[in-house]
Parts: sequence; structure tokens; C-alpha cells
Amino acid sequence: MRLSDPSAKIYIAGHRGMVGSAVGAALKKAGYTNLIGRTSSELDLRDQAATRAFMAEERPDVVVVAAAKVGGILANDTYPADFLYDNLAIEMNLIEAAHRVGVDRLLFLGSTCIYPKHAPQPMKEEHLLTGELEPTNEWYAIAKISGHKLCEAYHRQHGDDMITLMPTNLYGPDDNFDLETSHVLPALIRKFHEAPDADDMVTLWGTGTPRREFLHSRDLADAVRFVLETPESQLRDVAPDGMLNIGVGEDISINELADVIRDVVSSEADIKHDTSKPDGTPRKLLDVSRMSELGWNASIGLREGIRDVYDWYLDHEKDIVRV
Ligand SMILES: NC(=O)c1ccc[n+]([C@@H]2O[C@H](COP(=O)([O-])OP(=O)(O)OC[C@H]3O[C@@H](n4cnc5c(N)ncnc54)[C@H](OP(=O)(O)O)[C@@H]3O)[C@@H](O)[C@H]2O)c1
Ligand SMILES: C[C@@H]1O[C@H](OP(=O)(O)OP(=O)(O)OC[C@H]2O[C@@H](n3cnc4c(=O)[nH]c(N)nc43)[C@H](O)[C@@H]2O)[C@@H](O)[C@H](O)[C@@H]1O
Repeated sequence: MRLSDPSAKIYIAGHRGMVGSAVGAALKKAGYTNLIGRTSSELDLRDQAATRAFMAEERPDVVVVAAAKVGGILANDTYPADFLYDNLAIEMNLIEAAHRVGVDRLLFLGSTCIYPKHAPQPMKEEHLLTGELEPTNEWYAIAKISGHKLCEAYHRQHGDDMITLMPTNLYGPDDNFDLETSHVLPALIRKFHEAPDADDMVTLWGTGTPRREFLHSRDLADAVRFVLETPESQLRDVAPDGMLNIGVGEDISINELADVIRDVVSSEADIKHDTSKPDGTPRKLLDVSRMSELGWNASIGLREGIRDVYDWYLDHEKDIVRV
């Protein structure tokens, strides 16, 4: 059901994360006053009984699933069991419990690693399951595909209003800046920040030739609000499979990204490549025509977004967990 009541109870699972915190801010700004969240120590969503009990007690009208085990290419490749099990457990428990209590709408957040490694570019929603996955993150990808399919199963069997957003690589305030487990953009902000001089060296993983698309978390949060406020019939007309790519529709090579970040951070460091680290998917540019057709487009440019995150990083550097 379309979100229209400002007092609707909205549960943001993962409300403290980069995406969850941006979604909370966007919904608050839009006038929604009844937002709830629980930290993972208050409610471990891998615990089915605890998740069912929480949902039965709170009975939210809307659930946004922004809780997940998340990380960059090296973390995914290093901890396959954690990325597969945690994400399967979290999404299975949340989606099933949402069905049990009869929420009006559930929004599941997937990720574009669900598409085949060599999918046609730009990638359309119908390219799902048409080819082999990228090995470094197939574990996370299979979990996210399963989450989407579970939403579709509840929609088909019970008529539940459950929609999957498939965001491209995200960045923003409250991102993870740990140099081993983070994604490339926050990692390079920190690396160049910590290497300001001409005789410093910044190491890029892989060859730097893969291309990535980057969406600021505030843009994603606005897309979440937009979809929640759109009637299910309109969403399903455009997305009969219940899936919507969320991106900017353009990409950049990692080498070019490094040049932009080095410039924004005002570093004079040189760059070298550690080709012992994986490149991952060569490219994963999204076709964003479904969201454009619905009337939504991203608005934060990459350079502007990197500047925004770097300003946030400078204000929070001392609080960021050291490796
Ligand atoms: N970052 C990206 O590039 C990207 C790209 C596409 C899609 N996404 C999707 O966007 C969503 C959010 O990602 P993010 O970047 O915001 O990640 P994040 O900053 O790591 O936040 C993840 C959140 O999930 C919560 N969480 C993790 N395990 C939990 C558990 N067992 N029980 C309860 N809560 C748990 C954490 O809660 P605590 O803080 O309380 O521990 C955290 O707030 C995920 O579904 C992710 O797949 C992310
Ligand atoms: C959105 C996420 O995309 C993720 O794939 P993916 O874009 O390759 O994840 P990233 O870790 O952002 O890596 C993107 C590209 O940047 C290169 N890279 C260069 N330097 C660095 C660095 O210092 N740190 C990192 N992390 N990368 C670096 C990396 O080798 C890869 O080719 C998936 O593993 C997740 O599951 C999720 O789907």
C-alpha cells in the first residue's frame, strides 16, 4: 500500500548503517514521525524467534530492509560463510515475520552484484539469473537473489506488497572506512587523505581498469521514499517482477575514480597497483529506465558527492574505527 500517512509506523532494519541512517533522515525530512529501529545488539535479526517476537509486538506498517552483512570485494571473498548465512538469515526472518504480521509494504534492498559477471551493459532487471555470477561475491549475490525471490514468492502466493530495490555501489556519510573490509570509494578517500605528499604512494587493488557506478546514499534514500510513496499498481506496471534498479546510469574506471578522489582530497601522492588483489566484475552499469519512467532520477554528481563524504570524514576521522 502507498505510504501516505505521516504517522505510519516505519521500521528501518539497519537504521544505524550508511543506508539506514540516510533513509531515516530522508523520511523524517518528508514528515514521517513514527520511525523505529533496533541495533544488532538489541535485536539480532539472524534470530528468528526474536525477530518474530519484535515484529509481533511492534506491528510496523512499513518495513525497509537495510540490515545486512555488507563489505567490499576482499571481505566478500574472505568471509563467504558470513556473507551467505548472515544475509540469508536476516532477510528470511524479516520478510517472513513481515508477512506474519501483515505489514502494508516491505522494501527489500538488494545489490547489483546479483547480475551475471558478464551481463549485457547496461544491466536490465530481466538479466537476473541469465549467467554465471562474479566468484568474489557470489555468496552475497545468492543471498540477495534469494531475498528478492522470497519477496516475489510472498507477493505471488499471498498478494503481499513487497518490492526489491537493486542499488548500484553506494557511498556516503557513515560509510565503512576500514581499509580491509570497505568498498573502494571510502577506502581511497582514506588512503589519499593519509598520503598527502608527492613522495607518498597510494596502492590501488587490482588493475584499476574495472568500471563502477556510484550512487550517493542520500540519493538512494530519496529513491526509497519515492518508491514507498508510489502506489503498488504503478510500481508493478513498470516492474512486473518487483525489481527496480537504482543508479545514476553512468560509470567510471577505478583509475579515473582515484584521480577524482586524489584531486578532491588535494593529495599529491603517486599511485601503484597491487594486482594480487582481485578486480572483480569488469563492469556493472545499471539500466535505470524503470525508475526514470516512474519519475525518479539521481541528482548528486560524483565529484560533489565525494566532496560531501570527505567533509564528513574530516569531521569524524577521530571516531572512525582504526584497522
Ligand atoms: N554499501 C553499498 O555499496 C551497497 C550497495 C548496494 C546495496 N547495499 C545494501 O544496502 C543495505 C545497507 O547497506 P549499508 O552500506 O548501509 O551497510 P552498513 O553500513 O554495514 O549497515 C548495515 C546495518 O545492518 C545491521 N546489521 C548487520 N547485521 C545485523 C544483524 N545480525 N542483526 C541486526 N542488524 C544487523 C547493522 O546494525 P548495527 O549497526 O546495529 O550493528 C548495520 O546498521 C544492505 O542491504 C546492502 O546490501 C549496499
Ligand atoms: C556493491 C558491492 O560491490 C562489491 O563489489 P565491488 O564493486 O567489486 O567492490 P569494491 O570493494 O568497491 O571494489 C571495486 C573495485 O575497486 C578496486 N579497488 C581498488 N582499490 C581498492 C581498495 O582500496 N579497496 C577496495 N575495496 N577496492 C579497491 C577493487 O579491486 C575492485 O576492482 C561487492 O563485493 C559487494 O558484495 C557489493 O555488491
